[in-house]
Amino acid sequence: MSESIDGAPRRPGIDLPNMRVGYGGGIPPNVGDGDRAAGADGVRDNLDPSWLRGDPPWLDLFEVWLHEALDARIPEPNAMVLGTVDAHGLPATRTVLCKGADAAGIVFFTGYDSDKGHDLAANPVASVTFPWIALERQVHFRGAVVRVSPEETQDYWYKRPRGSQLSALASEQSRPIGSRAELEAKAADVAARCGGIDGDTPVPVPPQWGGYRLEPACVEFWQGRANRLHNRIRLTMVDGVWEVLRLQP
Ligand SMILES: Cc1cc2nc3c(=O)[nH]c(=O)nc-3n(C[C@H](O)[C@H](O)[C@H](O)COP(=O)(O)O)c2cc1C
Ligand SMILES: Cc1ncc(COP(=O)(O)O)c(C=O)c1O
Repeated sequence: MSESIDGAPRRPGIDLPNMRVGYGGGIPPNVGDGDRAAGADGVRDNLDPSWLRGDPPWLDLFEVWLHEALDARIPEPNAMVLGTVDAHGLPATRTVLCKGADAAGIVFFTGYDSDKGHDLAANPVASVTFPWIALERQVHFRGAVVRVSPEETQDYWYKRPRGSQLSALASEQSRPIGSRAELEAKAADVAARCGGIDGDTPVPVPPQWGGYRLEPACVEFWQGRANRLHNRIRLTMVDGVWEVLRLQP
């Protein structure tokens, strides 16, 4: 057997065409809100528009599913895949952490001068997907994206660990650098100028770092069911009113 680049034995190819898991067995028994999940027809895991309540009608169910992702100890339950479109119409995706979710929208923090920052300057719209596959669920949001206020950025910045603050200050996100050693030297230099990695001088908010809020115009809850006959409930803002539709899988 030949060896791969790191010396580990090469393993046989993965049979991607036949790689699949079936859904509809229900979410793990340690997870869930029995009352909510009972639904109109008494089926515990049959997502239904009656699960939507409150204002906006997507918020309560989103929070319930986020809590359940947390309870299920899935890794990074607030991770979401962010899709943006560049000035030439080319889409890009990457993962970011959701740091706020309320009636106003979905908040994340990043470099304003990064690739995604440039995309959002050219096309201030985005999608985010929470891929809670272990729970047989995903939630999508789409809408306009705005920068949060400098005060909101500052509030969040001072909740971050100092090491993460220093790295963000040192990193010109998405720009090339020659080597890992150069990156570490840059980070060490920034740390020294800010009173050291273990210092107690506050690290200033980098001018090119801050939050964005996606203002949902379309929200979709997806729940996996047997034989790919999944449940999809989509909410779309139409003339100031949330329209709710069930979509075919
Ligand atoms: C789980 C996870 C969470 C991440 N969270 C963030 C985040 O909240 N903000 C951020 O700027 N980058 C985050 N990243 C890094 C981004 O995925 C991405 O590499 C970086 O933001 C540069 O993206 P861009 O070049 O498309 O702008 C995260 C990566 C992973 C895997
Ligand atoms: C570069 C970068 N920025 C920001 C974040 C968001 O997380 P936090 O603000 O909790 O560090 C992450 C998380 O992985 C990240 O990799």
